[in-house]
Amino acid sequence: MTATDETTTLAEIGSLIRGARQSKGITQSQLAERLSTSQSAIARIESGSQNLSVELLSRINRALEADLLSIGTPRAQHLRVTGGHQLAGTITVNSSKNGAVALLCASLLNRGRTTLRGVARIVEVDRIVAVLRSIGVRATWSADGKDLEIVPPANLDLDAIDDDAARRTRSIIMFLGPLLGREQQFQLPYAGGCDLGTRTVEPHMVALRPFGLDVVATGGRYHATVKADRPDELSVVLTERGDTVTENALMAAAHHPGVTTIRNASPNYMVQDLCFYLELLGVRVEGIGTTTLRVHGLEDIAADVEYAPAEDPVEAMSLLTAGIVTHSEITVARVPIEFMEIELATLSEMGLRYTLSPEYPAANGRTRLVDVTVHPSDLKAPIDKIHPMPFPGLNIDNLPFFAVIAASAEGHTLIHDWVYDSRAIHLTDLTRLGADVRMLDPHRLDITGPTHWSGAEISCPPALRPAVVILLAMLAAKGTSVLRGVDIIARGYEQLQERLIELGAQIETFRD
Ligand SMILES: CC(=O)N[C@H]1[C@@H](OP(=O)(O)OP(=O)(O)OC[C@H]2O[C@@H](n3ccc(=O)[nH]c3=O)[C@H](O)[C@@H]2O)O[C@H](CO)[C@@H](O)[C@@H]1O
Ligand SMILES: C=C(OP(=O)(O)O)C(=O)O
Repeated sequence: MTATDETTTLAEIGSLIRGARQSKGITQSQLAERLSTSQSAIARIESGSQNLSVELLSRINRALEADLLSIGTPRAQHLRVTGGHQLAGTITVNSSKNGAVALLCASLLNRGRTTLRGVARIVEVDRIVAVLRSIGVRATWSADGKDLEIVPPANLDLDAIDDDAARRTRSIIMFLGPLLGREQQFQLPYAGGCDLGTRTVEPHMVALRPFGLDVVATGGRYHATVKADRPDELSVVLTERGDTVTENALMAAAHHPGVTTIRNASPNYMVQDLCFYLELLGVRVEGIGTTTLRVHGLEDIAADVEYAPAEDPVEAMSLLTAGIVTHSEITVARVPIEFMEIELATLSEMGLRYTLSPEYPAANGRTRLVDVTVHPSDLKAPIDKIHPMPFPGLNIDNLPFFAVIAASAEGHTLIHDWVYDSRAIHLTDLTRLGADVRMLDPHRLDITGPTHWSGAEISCPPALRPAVVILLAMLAAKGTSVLRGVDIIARGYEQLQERLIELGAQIETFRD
């Protein structure tokens, strides 16, 4: 290693330590105290001007309860599940991954301070936070680790972008909308994400063209240029009613000093979260919750605001499924009911018995919540196929949960995932646990139940929702199952295993 390489590495380690310390909400002096050293030594470590021994690094890891650096190959996490038991009690839905990532990207629009309250501590959020920090944004977690304060700098350092974190998430595509109001030329790494088959970014390019954006995708990067002159009144017609594409158009419109009409917009939950936040910034949005949005943008946005992202309907569906397939009575608290109505109506047709509490508002004051109690029920297959639709329709991310529910129900269910080319295939892993799942083609599954679930050892599918579906089936399966390589679950769920254990699930975590 050359002296320059070594300095760069120390600086990188220093900035990792600073990030972990700030995310714990502790000062340099407090960390110094935990390590029995001085505040100035911590300042030197964080600025990369002090050599570090492996011993000191592992003490810092322990002091920050972090896993900053591991030596050797990272050790995958596995779960041992002893299933076939009923669950009991109440479990609360967290705020959503998809709302959080949209809001994190939107915070780039605001020169003021954005405080997001009750952000889910999930890997997808960490990745976007890492990208934001790498370009100079100050992102600080509160001492209890729940709230995130974000302050962008006057000038972003886009050349320093954390490529690795950016490439691991698809949400990086949502930097286009806010950045085109700030920069005339910029580059972003290609978007990544779960293994669900090809997902086009073309609708984003079409949606952002009226704002003067031109993108050439080459060499693993989007090269963006923005034309300055554009009419005050803009009209955007989305070619797909996608969630992130609507968010991109909304963020571009928020910074366009005129009125933008967005047609064929998604009215889905994460889009609504974004609209509520934009309103706090002073951007007027007409038509929230509909497919036509009229956005009254602002040339300059500088407001200190606080917003609490709404509860996650997909987590709600995941938790309800845990109760359904284990024949348990559990209460899932804080379910955003507007985004679960079709799912519950479909489940009701299948024979699920459930009760709802009166509605109450979420912390954002806008989203309607209820507590849902599911009662042990003998399910039957629905008469019609189950298929998703853009909202208002059965949520595309909730569809995989119907595979394990259908396998628990009496009769044949046809599940049609027309959206993703290779999400359904991951659900065929349910056969390893005893389910009768036939793949008719890449988009259609014929599932025959009820299943006499039995334990098995399975490698975790490389896709978030199917991974959780397999875990939930293991809770239903008598005997011991092993789910290998479950790190992907943390991309979208905070402490899922631990929270299921609180309901009485028997799950042990281990590493090789
Ligand atoms: C960060 C985030 O918010 N991610 C969500 C968002 O991703 P996102 O908005 O990125 O979803 P995509 O744009 O990739 O759409 C998903 C797939 O649906 C297809 N498509 C979508 C809409 C449409 O009207 N017609 C159509 O064919 C797309 O071509 C693509 O193959 O929406 C997806 C669909 O709800 C969800 O699974 C993701 O969890
Ligand atoms: C497909 C999903 O999300 P993303 O858009 O982050 O890949 C998901 O949440 O299931």
